[in-house]
Amino acid sequence: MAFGVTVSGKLQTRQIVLNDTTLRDGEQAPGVAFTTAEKVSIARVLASAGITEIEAGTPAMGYEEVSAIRAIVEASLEATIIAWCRMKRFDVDAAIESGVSMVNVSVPSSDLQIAAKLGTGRVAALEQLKRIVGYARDKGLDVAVGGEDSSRADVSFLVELVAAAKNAGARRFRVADTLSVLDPDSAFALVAALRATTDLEIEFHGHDDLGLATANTLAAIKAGATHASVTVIGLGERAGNAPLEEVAVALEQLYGCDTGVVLPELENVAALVAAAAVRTIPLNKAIVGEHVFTHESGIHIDGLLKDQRSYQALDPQLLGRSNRFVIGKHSGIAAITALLSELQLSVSAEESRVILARVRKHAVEHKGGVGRETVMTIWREVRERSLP
Ligand SMILES: CC(=O)SCCNC(=O)CCNC(=O)[C@H](O)C(C)(C)COP(=O)(O)OP(=O)(O)OC[C@H]1O[C@@H](n2cnc3c(N)ncnc32)[C@H](O)[C@@H]1OP(=O)(O)O
Ligand SMILES: O=C(O)CCC(=O)C(=O)O
Repeated sequence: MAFGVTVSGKLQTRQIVLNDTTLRDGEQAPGVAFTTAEKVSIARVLASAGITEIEAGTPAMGYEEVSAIRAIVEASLEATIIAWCRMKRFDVDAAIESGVSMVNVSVPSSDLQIAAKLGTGRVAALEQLKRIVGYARDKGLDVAVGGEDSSRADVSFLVELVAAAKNAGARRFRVADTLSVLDPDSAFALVAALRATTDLEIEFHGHDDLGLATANTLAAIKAGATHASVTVIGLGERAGNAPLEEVAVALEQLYGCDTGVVLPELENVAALVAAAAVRTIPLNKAIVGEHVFTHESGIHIDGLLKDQRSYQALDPQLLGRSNRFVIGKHSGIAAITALLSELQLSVSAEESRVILARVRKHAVEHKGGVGRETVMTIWREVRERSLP
């Protein structure tokens, strides 16, 4: 497909920057509240994992948050630390107090949000944005403009916002799909439309209410976004954000695109964030779930034993992980035979069929995999019974 080839080719040569907002949007997930020590530890592991931009919090929240962001800045990590601000001098002043070098100044961009939240209209929002971006630039800060609710905004107004952001000295415009109203086609179209009008950096910020955050983020990148907002395990408002681990691995796996992320670190990063957020990582969570390289089905294990490529597209070694086989209700003879051979236990064809039947019964009765010890016990009992 010519289109796919062209796009993939372009992506391979493009540097995509992931802006990790676990410490800002991630922490906005209901009930999540990091301590300063947790925030600093998370920032450290993110930087060690090759993340070069960290949106660390909202300084307007007050002294504790400013101190936490300052502690991250003082850790002198190899990453740009960014603070989230409203279009208010108060927020920018608090960001300066936190010591960051870059702020994301957020502007509600849909008519609905401008009217409901600010009680004004487009002209007033534009003027307020210019004033605050100018103020932040005068204070020596790098500025990204966050277009909140961009996906429900009038595109011609977004174009005006982008131009105003640039004229006021911003380096980036963030296209936020705040309420998950985009699909990959519309995400592509929106970013492509803005890309055609500006040379500013464009960041895509996707939410996952429809489970499309990663797909939308990839589409936005294909359309020319240079940056993507991500959070570890997709932590964030409501259903969360595009997960760091999914976006980083998909960019490398599908497009050969280097984000600088150290992929084998992702599991540790996910574990640290999950613990601090008091969230459980689902076993089947893409990339970092405990079971994503674990196989039980007989046909799959038979295929993997014959040629790994038959049931493996994503190499677990890329993530510092390995395949694991479990014995269970869906096992076949090949899996049983391979395990017994590994345990140096001989078995006849008839015995292996009897063992498999016992394994299945055990799995159903106990609702789970069948451990090695149990398989050995079953083997012993079957053997004893088949002795003359
Ligand atoms: C889609 C997103 O993720 S947006 C980011 C959401 N993040 C957060 O809310 C972070 C946590 N928030 C907080 O701690 C508090 O809401 C604070 C400190 C930011 C503000 O607290 P308060 O002063 O008590 O205001 P409150 O939360 O009640 O209302 C928000 C105010 O911000 C204003 N506001 C919202 N967005 C913007 C914006 N982009 N620019 C300017 N003002 C804004 C609202 O109009 C409202 O102003 P009002 O009080 O004059 O009506
Ligand atoms: O305005 C922004 O920077 C984006 C804020 C956000 O988190 C969102 O819109 O989902």
